[in-house]
Amino acid sequence: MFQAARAQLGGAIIRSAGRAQQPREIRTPKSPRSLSLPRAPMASVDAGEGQAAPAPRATVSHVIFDMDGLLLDTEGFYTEVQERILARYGKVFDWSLKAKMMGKKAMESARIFVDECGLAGLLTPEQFLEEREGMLQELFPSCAVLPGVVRLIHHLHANEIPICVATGSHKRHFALKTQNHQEMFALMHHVVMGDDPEVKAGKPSPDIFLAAMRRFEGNVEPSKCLVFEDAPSGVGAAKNAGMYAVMVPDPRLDVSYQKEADQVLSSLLDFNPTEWGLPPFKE
Ligand SMILES: O=P(O)(O)OC[C@H](O)CO
Ligand SMILES: [Mg+2]
Repeated sequence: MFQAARAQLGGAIIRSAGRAQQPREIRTPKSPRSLSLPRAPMASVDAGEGQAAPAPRATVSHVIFDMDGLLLDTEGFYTEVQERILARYGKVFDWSLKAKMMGKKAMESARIFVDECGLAGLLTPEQFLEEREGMLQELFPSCAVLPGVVRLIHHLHANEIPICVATGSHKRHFALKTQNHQEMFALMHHVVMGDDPEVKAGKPSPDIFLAAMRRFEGNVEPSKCLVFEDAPSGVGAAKNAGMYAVMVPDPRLDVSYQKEADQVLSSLLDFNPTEWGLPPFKE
């Protein structure tokens, strides 16, 4: 099963290749398309007891999580189902197509599937969505939480860092995916989904992350928001919103898709909150 294959591959491929672990230069977030904002704060050196600590990459105050493929191991389900559908047309689903589809709203990714696979005239985007629906509905409730997620969410919540979810997934799928993880999602200040009226266009449009930011209490600026994403379109959306993006990509995704991310990790287990001016883990 695809999910098992991902678990086996884990972060080991990226680690052994040493590509995702290379230090990256931090970039000041771009100004969001719809807002004019001050530049992100410069990194500062925190000297305590005469000892200089490494300067954080940036100091953020709010955290936004993607869901599919970042918090929950659901991307394998989409891949498995799409592989099955495409096999009927004698074609193979590959990771360059996956990279284009992941993170998007359902209809947007359905259109990409039909166009990129040359299925126009054979399958409409609507038929594709209908066909995959039954299979996905059966698979979603069994999804697992990805490594490092529970520790990070509990840590941020315990330290009163406002956290939320911004997922391209729509309400019905969100309910199926989260039905066995309600305790964890209850720690989120709010959740913004792909079928929210404020989300006019899916990722890489900044709509969803700007809507997520506006729903926090107070006047939060994009440069104070850290986004966790697995998808190239999601990282693009975060950068288009003027936010910082930590990418946790599937190891099968080509490294060229990591270019826009401010930091790339093999797993959330490798995340160090102090690099982003957030409270350190206790253990
Ligand atoms: O990765 P998410 O949470 O934005 O979800 C997007 C789609 O539902 C799956 O790619
Ligand atoms: Mg995702």
